[in-house]
Amino acid sequence: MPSAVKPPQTLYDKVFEDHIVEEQADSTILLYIDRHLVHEVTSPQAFEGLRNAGRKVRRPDCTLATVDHNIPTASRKNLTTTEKFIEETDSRLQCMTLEENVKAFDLTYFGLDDKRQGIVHIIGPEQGFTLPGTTVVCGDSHTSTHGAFGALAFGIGTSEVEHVLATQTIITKKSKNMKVQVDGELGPGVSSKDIILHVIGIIGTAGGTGAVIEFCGSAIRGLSMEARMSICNMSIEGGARAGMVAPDQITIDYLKGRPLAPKVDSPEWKKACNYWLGLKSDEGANFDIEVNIDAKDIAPTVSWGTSPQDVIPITGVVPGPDDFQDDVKKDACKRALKYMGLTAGTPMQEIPLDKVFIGSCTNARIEDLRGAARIVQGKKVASNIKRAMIVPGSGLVKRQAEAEGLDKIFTDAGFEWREAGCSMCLGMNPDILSPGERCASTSNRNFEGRQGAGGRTHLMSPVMAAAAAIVGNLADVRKLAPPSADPAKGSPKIELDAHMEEVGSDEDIDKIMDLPADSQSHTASNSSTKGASAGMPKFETLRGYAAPMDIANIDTDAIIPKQFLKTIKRSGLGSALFHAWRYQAGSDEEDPSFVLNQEPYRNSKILVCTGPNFGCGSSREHAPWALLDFGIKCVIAPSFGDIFFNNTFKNGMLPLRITDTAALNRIAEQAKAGKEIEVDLVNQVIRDSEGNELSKFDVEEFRKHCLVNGLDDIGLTMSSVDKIETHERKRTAVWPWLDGSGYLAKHGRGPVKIEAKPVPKTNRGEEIKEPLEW
Ligand SMILES: CC(C)[C@H](C(=O)O)[C@@H](O)C(=O)O
Ligand code: SF4
Repeated sequence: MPSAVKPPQTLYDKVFEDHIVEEQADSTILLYIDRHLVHEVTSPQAFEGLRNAGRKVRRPDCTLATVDHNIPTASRKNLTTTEKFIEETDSRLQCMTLEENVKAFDLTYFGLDDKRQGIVHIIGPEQGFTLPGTTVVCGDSHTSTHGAFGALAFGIGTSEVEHVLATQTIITKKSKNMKVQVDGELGPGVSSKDIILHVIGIIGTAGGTGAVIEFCGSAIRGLSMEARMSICNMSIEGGARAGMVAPDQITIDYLKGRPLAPKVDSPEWKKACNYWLGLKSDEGANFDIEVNIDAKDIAPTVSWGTSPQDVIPITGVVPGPDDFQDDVKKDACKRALKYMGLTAGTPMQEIPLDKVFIGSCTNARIEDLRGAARIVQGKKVASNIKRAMIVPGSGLVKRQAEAEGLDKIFTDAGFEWREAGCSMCLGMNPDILSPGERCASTSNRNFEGRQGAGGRTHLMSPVMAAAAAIVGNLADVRKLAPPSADPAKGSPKIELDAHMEEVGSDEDIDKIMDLPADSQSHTASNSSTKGASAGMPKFETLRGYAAPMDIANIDTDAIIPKQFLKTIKRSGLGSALFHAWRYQAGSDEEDPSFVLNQEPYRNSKILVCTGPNFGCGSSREHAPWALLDFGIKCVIAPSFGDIFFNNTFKNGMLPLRITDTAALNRIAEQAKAGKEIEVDLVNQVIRDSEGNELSKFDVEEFRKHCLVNGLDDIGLTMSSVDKIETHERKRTAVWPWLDGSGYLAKHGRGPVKIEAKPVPKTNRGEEIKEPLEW
């Protein structure tokens, strides 16, 4: 019996719907997570939480861990143990803590001695761990990378890492649908990195806030998977929760033969391909925001300032404050020029460089290295360049490049050929810029101090960075080399039927939902009781001094710089809060001009920021931990980075979006006058010290309920464990390739399978063709 006709859906709508475990009346969703990537920086506190609560990892078979941020990229020829190899104490402790945790919780781990080790966002796709139509999370903002496969992939904070480890779910809300359509042919020397830098230049770093971006159009369809990953990787820099590209033949060809993808000849493969190809947005699906870009308008692009939106074609000149309309942007420009040591009007190609970094989860894949090698072949790095580094994204990328002789091309030209890791993308390891040094970088963030305190970053594509290394200045790659074909284009096609037929009745779904609870379960049983909650301090009313700040786009690197992320604890970070702004450069002496060093703001409980996009950038939960440790429990701003916004709630804090400029200014005036204000969450109102209303505010019902009652999410989710089990049984029936048999086989435990009746219908009521023999 055919069911009611559904309105057209987007790719995001479909993937989201297929992962709903439970929906509350206020639209809060418990979403199932298929794939969880773990690294050393954002996991120690999560494992500690599990241990303290006596919980286990629910799906070790769907969890994959590696070390990437902290590790040195020096030669591993003499590697014996992590303990002996990593010299820096805190980095060593963090990596060793992960090694202990993966052993204790029995997780698959690619350590330093494993050729598959690399940056999380490179190894997931490389292994076929990342699959189309899945939900993928990691305690890392660039998890958006995996959206290139048509996965819903997003960064989470450490509390959410713990939540996923314990429950394999996340509590979330549906985001808006945004479409960025790029049509036409890319010009010579223009690559996917230029596309995404150009897009962020147009939409701004808050342009995608609250939305999931689908990248589409002929220019995107023509890109290889690796190029699509570079684009989705930086959707977080455009403020989006995630970026996605609909799976197509290029996706399928990329996945063939990957160790953890379904085997190409298996019955699961064709079934999976049909499901994947059916995920593309339906004709007429509704997008809340649409941006259209003509590929011919995109030039080789570089950043000039300290935000990824500060971009310009390489043929341009450094902009000045007069080029911007509003005061916030004029101020941001002045501040950026000062930090970057640049003068408005200087031609970009006349800016000399000190260092060149080709690496990071944006651009350290084999095609990136091939592209850069084409430019440097037979040439030499300019004499003014103190250091030029190539850091492959994984051990496998490194081997592949060596097999193709790329390492030789780079070293002959004067580049260093390093081991895989995050390296100088954020400088948590020894690869950093010295104060004042200027770097051409293929990474994704040019925030103040990102690659080292006082360091100056210019973002660009691998071929542009290669050109810059040869010229010694920011350079236009088109002057150095003729355009050449995309190295990944032209893969053979296979015939697949993308058609999804709707057959069967609603009872079929009911049958699945009614499967006996004693169906053989593969999950690690959790020892804690249902509904057990560690609890959080309650938040009802908060009264205190509010520190005023009027800077736009305060990123989490500024809230807490990388050197303080090497902790395995949540506490004691208050002294590191806003470190680069709070202390004089290179010393422990306070800068008296910084607001938190002034009375009465040393005792602030609230922060009022009149600039937009507070907490953008990295997923580090260390940012709310540092604020909390300082004493700040509430941040008021016109808009927030999504992950930071989430992370604050998980720590019993209240971020308040006040979009009414007049109201925000009223609050800021009280803050500037050094008067206390009162935030009354129960009645959703902000008052001055006399009790007069300054503004009302909105807050999601579920979040308010948790804060006012001091409830922690994991405890709440544990009480829905039966619904999670039901979803897992259905998942095995409908998407059998998602149970991570590959990993357990590695552990010598054989494949993971849940007994479930063969009723292969998605949450959307759709049957996937090519049913299996069960
Ligand atoms: C350390 C980690 C939390 C962080 C992120 O979330 O992005 C890092 O990868 C970064 O790029 O800043
Ligand atoms: S952005 Fe840089 S630091 Fe963050 S995961 Fe990617 S490579 Fe690592």
